Amino acid sequence: MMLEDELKEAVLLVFANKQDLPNAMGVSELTDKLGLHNLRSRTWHAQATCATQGTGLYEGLDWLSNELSKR
Ligand SMILES: Nc1nc2c(ncn2[C@@H]2O[C@H](COP(=O)(O)OP(=O)(O)OP(=O)(O)O)[C@@H](O)[C@H]2O)c(=O)[nH]1
Repeated sequence: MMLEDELKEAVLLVFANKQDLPNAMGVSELTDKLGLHNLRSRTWHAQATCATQGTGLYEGLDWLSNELSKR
């Protein structure tokens, strides 16, 4: 979907959530499974988070805010 021409200006933020749980998929595995490295002409970021503790949420949103402010 991100390769659609209509989304060429879009930025993608992926939260790899539930990192406090032992079986949670890590960022690198999630990145591989989603094929994010294949999105060469797109801007994306995968962020480890734990929503229940708030960990990583601001880091991800800061990245998004910075990217959007460049446009
Ligand atoms: N341990 C843990 N639980 C979480 C985390 N984030 C959400 N949850 C819990 O996961 C459950 C489902 O949360 P929802 O907000 O309903 O998310 P959902 O996308 O509808 O469902 P899931 O796909 O199961 O996450 C709730 O009990 C949340 O408290 C997290 O980072 N760690």
